Amino acid sequence: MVVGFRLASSKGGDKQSGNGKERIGCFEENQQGREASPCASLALITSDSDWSSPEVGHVLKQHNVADLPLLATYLISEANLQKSSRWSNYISSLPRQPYSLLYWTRSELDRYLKASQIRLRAIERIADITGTFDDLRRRIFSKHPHLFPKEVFNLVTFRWSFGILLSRLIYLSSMDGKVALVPWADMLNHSCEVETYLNYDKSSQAVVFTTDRAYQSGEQVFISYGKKSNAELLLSYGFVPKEGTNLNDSVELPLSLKISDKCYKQKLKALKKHGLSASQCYPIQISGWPLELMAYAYLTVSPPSMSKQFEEESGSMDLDITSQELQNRGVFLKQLAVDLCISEQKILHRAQYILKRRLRDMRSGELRA
Ligand SMILES: C[S@@+](CC[C@H](N)C(=O)[O-])C[C@H]1O[C@@H](n2cnc3c(N)ncnc32)[C@H](O)[C@@H]1O
Repeated sequence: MVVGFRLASSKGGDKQSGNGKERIGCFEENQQGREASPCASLALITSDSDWSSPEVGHVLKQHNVADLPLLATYLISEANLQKSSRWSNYISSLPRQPYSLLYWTRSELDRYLKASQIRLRAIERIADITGTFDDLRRRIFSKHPHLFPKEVFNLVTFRWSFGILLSRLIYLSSMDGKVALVPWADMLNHSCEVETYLNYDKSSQAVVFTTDRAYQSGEQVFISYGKKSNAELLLSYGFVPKEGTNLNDSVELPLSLKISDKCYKQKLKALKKHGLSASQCYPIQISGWPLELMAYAYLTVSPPSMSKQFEEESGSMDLDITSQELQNRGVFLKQLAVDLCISEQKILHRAQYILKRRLRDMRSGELRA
């Protein structure tokens, strides 16, 4: 079955539905490839979209603002226009507080995600957004206060718009990798068990996806947000899939060459020859890890007696809770952190178990690098 979201410019578009969820399958091809239901009027929001306040868009483009901050400003500008924006129905359906780690406070991140590497990524992402906003404010907003009033364009609205973009932007490979908000198509939830991706189909001028199985009427249709780890899903989308369902879950394992290693220089030379450095990160999954990780590990632990082979080897908690609302939030965030850390811990335990056995084999000379 093919489900599509037709663009406004395409033939046969009808009026936009007030309720995106009901209209998600805006056209459907049946087995004979014929359209079975009418199309919804839809368009994409990209960095090329027309601004309802053209002057605002013009100033940003004059300053060559990059796509993501441009889209973030676009969303704020359109949201501020309310009913006079062509996106008013869509924008009013967006969450007021997108689910993502952007909305966790520093102390929530520090307490709940102490055990996960994603804590640092979230802190970096929050700092990047603050930095991007400060840069725009300094270079552009402060110079045109009539176009960018502080009450509208501020850090709070930027955090909201970045939260929306990072949890809803769709990567359209067939449009040269353009990223777009696709109103109503972005109502689709993620499942780790499907390999179904939204993309732009040039022939039908629609954003479409093909389901990988038949769905019963009334059944929820899922798409994939990509092969992401649980930590990445929590970072951008604010949820952790049910335990054991995400085959793409992984934990980054940082490895590095010890400066105290007697063969440090030789080993580093061998690594550099293969485009590697003294510290590398490799993803480990419950099902195993990349061969490159083993090659790197063998090299770093190899004794000086193996120096001739170096070049070959390298090729291969509790928060203060005062209100019921905070208490619920605390319980919810803690549960997300527990779900994430359980899956990451499982991956690490399994990897540790296998590595210990391999190390034992290596020591007893049974394993050849
Ligand atoms: C692109 S939106 C999907 C539509 C969203 N459900 C809505 O109604 O606006 C992404 C957000 O949906 C939620 N979501 C998507 N897939 C999910 C899943 N499998 N489990 C829990 N939440 C999910 C998350 O809050 C995520 O940030």
